[in-house]
Amino acid sequence: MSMIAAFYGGKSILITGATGFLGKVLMEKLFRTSPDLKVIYVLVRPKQGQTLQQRVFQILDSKLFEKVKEVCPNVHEKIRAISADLNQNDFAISKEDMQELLSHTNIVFHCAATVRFDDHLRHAVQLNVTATQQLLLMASQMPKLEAFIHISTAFSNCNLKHIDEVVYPCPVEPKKIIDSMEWLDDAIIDEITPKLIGDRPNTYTYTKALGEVVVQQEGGNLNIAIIRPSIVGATWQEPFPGWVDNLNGPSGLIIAAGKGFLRSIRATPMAVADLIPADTVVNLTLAVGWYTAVHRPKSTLVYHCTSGNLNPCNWGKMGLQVLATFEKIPFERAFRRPNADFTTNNITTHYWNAVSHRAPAIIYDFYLRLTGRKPRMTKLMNRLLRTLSMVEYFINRSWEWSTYNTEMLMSALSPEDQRVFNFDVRQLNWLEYIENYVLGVKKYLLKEDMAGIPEAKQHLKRLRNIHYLFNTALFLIAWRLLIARSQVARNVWFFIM
Ligand SMILES: CCCCCCCCCCCCCCCCCCCCCC(=O)SCCNC(=O)CCNC(=O)[C@H](O)C(C)(C)COP(=O)(O)OP(=O)(O)OC[C@H]1O[C@@H](n2cnc3c(N)ncnc32)[C@H](O)[C@@H]1OP(=O)(O)O
Ligand SMILES: NC(=O)C1=CN([C@@H]2O[C@H](COP(=O)(O)OP(=O)(O)OC[C@H]3O[C@@H](n4cnc5c(N)ncnc54)[C@H](OP(=O)(O)O)[C@@H]3O)[C@@H](O)[C@H]2O)C=CC1
Repeated sequence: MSMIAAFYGGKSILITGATGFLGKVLMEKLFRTSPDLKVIYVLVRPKQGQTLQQRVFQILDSKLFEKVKEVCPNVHEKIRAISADLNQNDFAISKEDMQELLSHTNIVFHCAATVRFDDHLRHAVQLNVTATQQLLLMASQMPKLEAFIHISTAFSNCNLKHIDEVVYPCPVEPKKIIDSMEWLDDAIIDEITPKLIGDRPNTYTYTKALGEVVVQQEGGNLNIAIIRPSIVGATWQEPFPGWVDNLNGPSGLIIAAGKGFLRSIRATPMAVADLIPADTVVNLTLAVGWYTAVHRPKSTLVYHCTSGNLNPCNWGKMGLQVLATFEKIPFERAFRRPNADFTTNNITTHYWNAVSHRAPAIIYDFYLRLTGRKPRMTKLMNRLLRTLSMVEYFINRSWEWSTYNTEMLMSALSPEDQRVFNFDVRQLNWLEYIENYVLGVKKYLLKEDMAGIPEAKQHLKRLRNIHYLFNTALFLIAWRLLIARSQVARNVWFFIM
């Protein structure tokens, strides 16, 4: 019997960010392994055109939850959606709901965040720092609380090369930042943002670091732990391989490469691609929840959920495997044949951006205009180039994350728990994982049918022929121009003929 699964039985669990990528996988695993849990409270912000219940039931009725329905048929009754906006005071939670949360919650998993790299500092602080502070305040009023688990990111201290499982101080205290956001106007915030974030690449990593400091400073007597996942990718094994439902991290770029838009990335092939599957993160999170509640460590422990130091894979290997998978399982209606490559210097990056990204987009938009349609490719390409510029920082460097706490926890688990809540990335076969990832992107993100593969292959053949035809025409035109100007070229031509 799994001790961790038994621990969550009968518990009332509060999850923020449950409608997000990681939150869904967390809920799924909780329901599947501890179907006797009492209730999961999810803080959900209302969305136009959908009631809270519709939002949550849509998640429960998705493919991800198919296995849950078998072991927990009354799953709809065990979830309680609470209307909440983490950007508002007291999260805009009604008095009755707040009372219920405060008096019943046993465990808190705080997953909600803005993960946009370029978010305005005011908004990023509000969600990643102030909301964390407010949630801690709420947690301190929960008499039955056993553990508070905060999800951060392994990149919160990406300005360092070697990162230990400790909370690093920030030059400006989070409280001062929170206060200043209340009275500074947007223009001044824009001006001071680069100075505040310093040698971090964006507001996301900076505010996640501030969030950790807040957790450490304001956790009081709570049992708290911080989990730092690296780049969260599709699921490895559970509930099935390859599940993914948003474009963050590598997923959007895999689509762009598979559809033939992305031809070149400025990346260091030997740099470590520190990907971590979503189900691995969730298994560690649940194990940490159990450990923190039962063993009550004296201080706030930080757990790195990374792959680089235990089972490293680099961007070069990952890229090749992504391309190899496109050969077997191509995406439908590709714009060009998938043929992306890594470049390492600025000049070649600019060259390929002009030749392989911008020029085909301009030509295609010209064709769309000629045929009376609305041009869209240049806009899409600009968005892709912007995304590439945002991720470049992360794919041209390697970091070392120590994993003492994570390894300590692994050895503290029973063999059964090590199996059911497996977070040992040493067992991960990267080639298999990446193939399943690409397949998952095709099935769950693009919603493409496997039956369409032969047609997709045909389409790629047609694109290859068009490519050959285009190159031949280009060669002949260039040659013709050359013949007109050069006697040597003319002689060679007559000799061949
Ligand atoms: C050999 C060659 C091989 C080739 C194979 C190559 C494959 C493998 C290559 C591997 C490299 C991996 C690198 C990963 C590094 C990650 C590092 C993470 C480190 C930290 C990890 C964390 O701790 S934390 C999570 C990470 N956090 C994000 O990862 C958010 C990022 N992101 C944004 O910060 C915003 O996204 C940003 C970008 C500002 C744009 O912002 P933006 O305003 O321009 O665009 P939006 O995102 O708002 O999207 C507007 C509309 O475009 C749609 N769309 C967006 N992308 C689309 C797409 N690719 N294809 C179709 N559609 C797309 C979208 O669905 C919207 O559609 P609609 O308007 O209809 O809703
Ligand atoms: N994905 C990754 O690669 C990594 C993620 N992480 C961390 O993991 C956690 C989860 O990330 P992930 O699941 O990928 O992120 P998602 O963007 O998929 O999910 C974010 C969640 O936060 C919720 N949220 C955002 N704003 C508000 C708000 N104002 N009020 C209430 N809820 C809000 C979203 O709700 P809604 O559905 O309404 O938008 C959503 O449920 C984050 O803390 C992130 O920093 C760490 C490392 C890597």
